[in-house]
Amino acid sequence: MTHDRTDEPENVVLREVWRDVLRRDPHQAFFHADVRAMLRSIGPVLTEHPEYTDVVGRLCEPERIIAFRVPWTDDAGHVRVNRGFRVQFNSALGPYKGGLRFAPTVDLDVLKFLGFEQVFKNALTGQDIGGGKGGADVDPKTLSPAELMRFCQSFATELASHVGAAVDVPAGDMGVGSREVGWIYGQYQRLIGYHEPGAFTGKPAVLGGSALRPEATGYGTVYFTQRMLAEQSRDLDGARVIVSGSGNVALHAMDKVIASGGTVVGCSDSRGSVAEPDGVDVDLLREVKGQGGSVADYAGKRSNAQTSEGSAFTQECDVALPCATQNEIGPEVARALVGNGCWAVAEGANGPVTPEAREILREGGVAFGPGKAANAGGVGVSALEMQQAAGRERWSAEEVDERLATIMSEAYDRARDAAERYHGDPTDLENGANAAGFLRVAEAMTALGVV
Ligand SMILES: NC(=O)C1=CN([C@@H]2O[C@H](COP(=O)(O)OP(=O)(O)OC[C@H]3O[C@@H](n4cnc5c(N)ncnc54)[C@H](O)[C@@H]3O)[C@@H](O)[C@H]2O)C=CC1
Ligand SMILES: O=C(O)CCC(=O)C(=O)O
Repeated sequence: MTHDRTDEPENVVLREVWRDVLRRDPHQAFFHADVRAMLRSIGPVLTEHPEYTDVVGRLCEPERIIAFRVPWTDDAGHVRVNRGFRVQFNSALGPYKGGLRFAPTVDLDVLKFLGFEQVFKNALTGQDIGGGKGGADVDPKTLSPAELMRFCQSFATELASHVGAAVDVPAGDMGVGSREVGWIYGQYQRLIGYHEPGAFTGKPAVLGGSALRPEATGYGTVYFTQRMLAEQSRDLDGARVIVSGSGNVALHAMDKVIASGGTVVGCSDSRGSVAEPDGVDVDLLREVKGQGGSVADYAGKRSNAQTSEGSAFTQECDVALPCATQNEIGPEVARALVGNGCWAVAEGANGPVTPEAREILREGGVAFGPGKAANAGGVGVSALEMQQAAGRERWSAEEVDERLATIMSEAYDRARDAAERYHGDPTDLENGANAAGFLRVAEAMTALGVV
């Protein structure tokens, strides 16, 4: 994406920050788009709080970027090498916190974008956690379980000296589930020589993983969506919902949609999408995906499911929950959603709706839940896992679910209140989430002095 001069912030300081960001890393389009959206949202906040102006430049520069070689041996005995990263973006509110992504598309641009999102998302949860993100440019789907364990161990060997319960607490993200977190944690524990369960979250339950952490992002996205729909005097009961992706976030969002009376009429994976107006059988989809199959393999077992290579979001729906990856909804798909009468879009994934598409949804009157608020349930429950580790406690699924619902409701309130206060429109949750997240981080950074 290129940016012309008309795209520059009016505020002189913000304009200088923006130019610095473009100059320092001219090729980081994902990061640029996210910074630009944040700078657009915080102009009115700085009018009320000029004392926070000087934190903006520091906020856009990660505190630390760690890049490292990940050597490992494949099953045929060949030595392979990947690149690993941890972007420790901001620790003003607490230890860096954020997931690890294993995907071929991982690079510094993607991780800086995700780390920047994480800083404000984590602030919106109301918990005392900073923001970071990491990962490696590996496609875990092409590795055998034995290869993936060796990969995780090699990755953890380098990561180990940079993380810890009070320093940086990674979790899973795309391509990294509780199994991989367990392997990374296992190698970490071996290296440090003692138990420190608070150093990673999203661990398997037997290692101290919180109840409901796997479900939390998907469930939380649905709780957030319910608040958005309530503003329109609507709810999920009877609603037709498309959920893209069929991984951790998507499958749990589907479960919660169905439990709320909605019908999941479409899903997808990286290989294609499925339309099924009678309703996706999520248990069957989970089983097929668990065996390494695709959504097309799932559709082959159903009588009324149509497959396509295009987007899942071009058929009729009331609610769209993009839960796969960044940039899955561009202008064309956004126009299809508006044209099909969609009421609301909430981002279960990070950055699935492009800036141009967000504008089209806004003009089309479609309610929009930005990822940094709508998918904050995962990291919210990760912070609960940190609390459980620190107190050597185990909370029940019911207790965690109640706290998750509160976290999502409070994140919604923070975004809505800031939207109303700084942008004069309580439904402008994108600007509201950015403004509310910024305020909390800026207050902490100011209190810490220039560090
Ligand atoms: N796991 C978590 O707790 C959290 C995840 N997220 C975000 O949610 C999204 C999904 O993450 P997970 O479910 O954990 O990952 P996952 O690896 O479990 O699943 C990702 C799914 O997306 C599909 N996919 C990938 N590229 C696609 C494309 N271009 N079109 C359609 N489908 C595609 C994959 O086939 C897979 O089904 C990511 O953006 C992640 O950053 C956000 C907050 C927390
Ligand atoms: O649970 C966490 O620490 C991080 C979750 C995550 O990666 C995200 O919110 O995007």
